[in-house]
Amino acid sequence: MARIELDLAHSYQPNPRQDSDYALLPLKMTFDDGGAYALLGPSGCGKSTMLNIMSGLLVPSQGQVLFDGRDVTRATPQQRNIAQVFQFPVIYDTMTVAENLAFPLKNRKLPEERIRQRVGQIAEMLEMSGQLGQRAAGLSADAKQKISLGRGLVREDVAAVLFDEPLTVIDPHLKWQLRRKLKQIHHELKLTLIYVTHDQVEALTFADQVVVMTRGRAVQVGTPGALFERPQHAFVGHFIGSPGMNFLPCEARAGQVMVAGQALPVQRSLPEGALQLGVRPEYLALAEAGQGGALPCTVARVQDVGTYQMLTATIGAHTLKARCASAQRLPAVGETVWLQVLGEHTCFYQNEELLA
Ligand SMILES: Nc1ncnc2c1ncn2[C@@H]1O[C@H](COP(=O)(O)OP(=O)(O)OP(=O)(O)O)[C@@H](O)[C@H]1O
Repeated sequence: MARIELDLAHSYQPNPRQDSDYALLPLKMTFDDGGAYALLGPSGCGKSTMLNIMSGLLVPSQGQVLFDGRDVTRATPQQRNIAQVFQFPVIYDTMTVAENLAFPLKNRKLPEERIRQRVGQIAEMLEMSGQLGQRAAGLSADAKQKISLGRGLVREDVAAVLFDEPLTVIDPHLKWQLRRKLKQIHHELKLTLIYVTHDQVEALTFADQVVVMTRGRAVQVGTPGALFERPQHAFVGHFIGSPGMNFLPCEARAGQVMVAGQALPVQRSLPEGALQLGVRPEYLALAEAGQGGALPCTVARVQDVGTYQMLTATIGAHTLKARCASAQRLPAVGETVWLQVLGEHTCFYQNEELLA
């Protein structure tokens, strides 16, 4: 396994002039040996570009890739000793499940006994022990993709295993199981795993560290908890959470913030000027009328989601969402509700970046 360091940028265009010409803007990033990482972001943000640069399928237009301090920028995936799992199964239909799993080990000329043990271990982890003798051709798409995952995980000597949206073809119920399984496998095998996805649930359940990307930039690298509690960039607030963070434009001035025409006292020292206040629906509590740090809003909608209620309220042109307990009595649509926008979980942003 290896510690992977990136110090690079990539443009698919020969003469990039502006930020939008780059698939990856200049970035520095380290993936620690044995870590479980996810690259998370919407379509086109640069995830596959970053993964392909790590695997050696793509040479960055600027900068370097280091594996354990060694420059591998121009080395092939084989030279880097990388295993990669793609969206669709890459297996040999004519071989059995066991032969497919053994293939990467046979190539490395491992002793037969060690191959048998390792194939058995991986098959057991993926709950495929009963299918080892079956020919891959007759299996379902799910089972074939499980073999692909197994082939990615079977070697112990790889620098890293890279997954590019590997659960896309998997049935939703099995997807949930496999995500948990991969996390467990990571703990058992201690391989460096890097997992690309646009699905936050997938990223947050699998990874210890999530790299959130937008428009060619990695805007935050953090634990699932950190991304939820302290989004370093407004995009992370929007993108993580369901629904994402509420944002209100505000103006900071002499110990107060002006929000939707109301002056609210703040304890924190904030730079004067235009800011954004961010508060997650989970932390937007109902308040008493006139309570400090609360705003009078109008109830627009109340949805009972079973385990909780989602309250949607407006203030001026702004909409706020609050996640409330299912037993909580909420005002009716059209009534006024006071919402506590200021509190310990409230974040302030300037030019999209979290203020310290
Ligand atoms: N081979 C290529 N030639 C030119 N532009 C490309 C190429 N591959 C990707 N791009 C562009 O680079 C940007 C980043 O693409 P990339 O595939 O890395 O994003 P992504 O986050 O993986 O998206 P997706 O989930 O849709 O694959 C996009 O604007 C994309 O159109």
